[in-house]
Amino acid sequence: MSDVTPLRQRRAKAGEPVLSARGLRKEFAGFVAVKDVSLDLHDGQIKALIGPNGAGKSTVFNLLTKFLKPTAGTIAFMGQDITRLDPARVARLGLVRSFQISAVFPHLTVRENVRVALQRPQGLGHQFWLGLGSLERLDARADELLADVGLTEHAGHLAADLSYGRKRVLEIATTLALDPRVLLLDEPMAGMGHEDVGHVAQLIARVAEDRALLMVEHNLKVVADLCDEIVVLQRGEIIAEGDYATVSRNPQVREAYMGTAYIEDGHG
Ligand SMILES: Nc1ncnc2c1ncn2[C@@H]1O[C@H](COP(=O)(O)OP(=O)(O)OP(=O)(O)O)[C@@H](O)[C@H]1O
Repeated sequence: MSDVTPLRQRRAKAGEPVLSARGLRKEFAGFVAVKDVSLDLHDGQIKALIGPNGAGKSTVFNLLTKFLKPTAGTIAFMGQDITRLDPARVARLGLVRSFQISAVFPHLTVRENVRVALQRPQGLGHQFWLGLGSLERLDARADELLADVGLTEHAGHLAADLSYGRKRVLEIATTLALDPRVLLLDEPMAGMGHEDVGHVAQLIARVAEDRALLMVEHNLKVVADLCDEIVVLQRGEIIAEGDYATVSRNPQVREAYMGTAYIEDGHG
């Protein structure tokens, strides 16, 4: 499907990376979970981190989002060394993660959830809206975001009443409220039905038009359709990187996936 109806035009890399990791290493009580991982993410790029269970994807993700401190290595965001900054600080700078477990408030309406996100201290919109001091403006921005993600008709519904897929979409809307320059998504398609996967994939493609996006994702079809570049981890190390067709032909990648998942040649 990726060759017939591409979800998006692949973006060429240009200029300095917005996010750049060098020589990341993470040890847990002597166990090396991540070893010498370096990666760059450019504006407009969608990059996936894949690999079999236990490969170190979550650990790398948590290092990049500052939820874990690296044992060694550096991370730079827009040229600034952020290795020692905490997650709230990097979120304020524009490096924002979404969570694997949906982080919406079930007893608030869909619009209220987005409004809460717009009022979060790390929200870049915060000072802007406070300055205007207008509730209507806040509602207008919330409605704009809901329209962007296709949730307008659900604005007044309780988040608890949304389908699982729509909850994930709402979660992405609350993340977008922070106006991220780089968005990191942890398994955005986890637990979703086929229809929702298509909808969320389109949303991600749209969201990535004016920002960089990195995702950990197990759904290889989504990865093939959406991502410009794929980084394959095994036992904490990068074993391959490139576009889907390139990595899926790599013998080491095929072997790593043997018996744990499948990987197709990108044309299937
Ligand atoms: N806090 C921790 N303490 C000890 N070991 C850990 C810790 N977190 C992760 N590990 C180990 O590090 C390795 C990499 O784990 P990680 O969760 O990053 O892999 P993953 O690729 O995300 O796996 P999955 O696809 O199953 O989520 C595993 O062997 C795991 O047991």
